[in-house]
Amino acid sequence: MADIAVLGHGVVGSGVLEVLLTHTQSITRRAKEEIRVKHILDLREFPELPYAGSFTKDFKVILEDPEVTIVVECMGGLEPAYTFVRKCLENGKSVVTSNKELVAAKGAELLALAQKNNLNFLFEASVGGGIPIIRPISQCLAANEVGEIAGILNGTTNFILTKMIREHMGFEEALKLAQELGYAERDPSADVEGADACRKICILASLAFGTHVYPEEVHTEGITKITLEDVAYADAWGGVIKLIGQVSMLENGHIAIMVAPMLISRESQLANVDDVFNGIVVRGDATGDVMFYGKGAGKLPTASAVVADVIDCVKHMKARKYLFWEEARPDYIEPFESIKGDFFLRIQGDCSSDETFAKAAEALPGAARIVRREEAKGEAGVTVENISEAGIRERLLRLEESGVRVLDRIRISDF
Ligand SMILES: NC(=O)C1=CN([C@@H]2O[C@H](COP(=O)(O)OP(=O)(O)OC[C@H]3O[C@@H](n4cnc5c(N)ncnc54)[C@H](OP(=O)(O)O)[C@@H]3O)[C@@H](O)[C@H]2O)C=CC1
Ligand SMILES: N[C@@H](CC=O)C(=O)O
Repeated sequence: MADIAVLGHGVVGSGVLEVLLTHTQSITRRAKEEIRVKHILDLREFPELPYAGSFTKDFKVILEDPEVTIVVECMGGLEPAYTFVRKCLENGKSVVTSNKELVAAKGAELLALAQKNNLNFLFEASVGGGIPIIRPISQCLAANEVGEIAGILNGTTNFILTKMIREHMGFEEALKLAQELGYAERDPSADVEGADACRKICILASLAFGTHVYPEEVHTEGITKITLEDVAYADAWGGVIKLIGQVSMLENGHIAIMVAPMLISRESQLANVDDVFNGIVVRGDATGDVMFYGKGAGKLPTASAVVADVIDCVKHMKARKYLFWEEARPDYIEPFESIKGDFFLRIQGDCSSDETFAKAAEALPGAARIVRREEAKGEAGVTVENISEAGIRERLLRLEESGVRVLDRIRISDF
């Protein structure tokens, strides 16, 4: 019998209990041992539940119970999750977590602590909800040099964008629905402003390239400024707008990493990833592109990944699973200003659309026009290729001096 404890009985924590209770036989067979949830920590009480007697409000009960060998952290946030997880690892208990904020902020430290104490610290659910991605990168693709990763990493924003585009639903209404469905973070600004996707691309970058990447160092934009006009231009260009987290290893040994809404060509595998689904493309030198797709948020998909980690922990009670990366190092992240890319611009002048475009073509050599039927007066959609962030900023200042306003600027993904 393996005794475990669950910290947090919210969307994910209650899903973990549901999966363990509804799949008991098959899980026991796979873990080669019965898994019993001995304690559940939560601030609330749940008298109506059949396992109501397992709840506690005192973390010490769990920490000081020698029978509990695995602790599942599903509370979210940095504190007290970090303190509790550290204490568990210091006291001989392996930890499974779905908390990407914790892994992105403290992953290197907690992995080192787990290694020192010959314990496991697993976090499959922290990226992509129910999609297997941590294990595939660290194990199945281990023979590759991974060069790039790009993905739709946030279910809430993908759900919102899909609802806005397909059903013309307003932003606030779509967000409310995502919250009701249990997709959004407790503070949903982490979803819509890109912080959640940033934490996830940091975890993938740390895992794939072996060095911790802190979210604060990563250029991050959310979807709050995306308008239906941008969506219409993306459609005329031949694609869709998605919130993308991407990282690539450069020849100088730095990584180029960012989170931003991007235009994705309809030809791309990522273009058809809609709703709460996530899609992640990993570019390996031996495999080429490998695509991972599935539900990126929600109770049962996420619980599925958490419980799989618990089973792995039970099976490797006396052996560590190999997951590790080094602490961050200076000058590892390429300055955002020098990262080159292609851009879509929506611009407007106090003149005809043709004249507006002519001014853009002068300020931005190589600019191409997106032809769209219902263009507003004086407005034009333009694409520009292979220019650095610093370069485009400078040229757009010049364009604005000629009386043309830049309404929107969105990157174009090459995935
Ligand atoms: N929801 C999803 O689809 C996914 C979530 N995740 C991650 O999983 C984690 C949990 O998410 P989710 O289940 O949605 O969050 P919820 O807010 O639904 O659940 C968190 C639970 O933990 C409890 N809790 C918080 N702090 C404490 C504390 N100090 N002591 C005891 N209990 C506490 C909360 O109680 P109370 O409500 O009373 O405050 C709540 O019941 C987060 O890190 C999230 O980012 C990862 C993948 C997908
Ligand atoms: N809020 C997150 C939950 C899963 O990680 C999301 O919407 O993707």
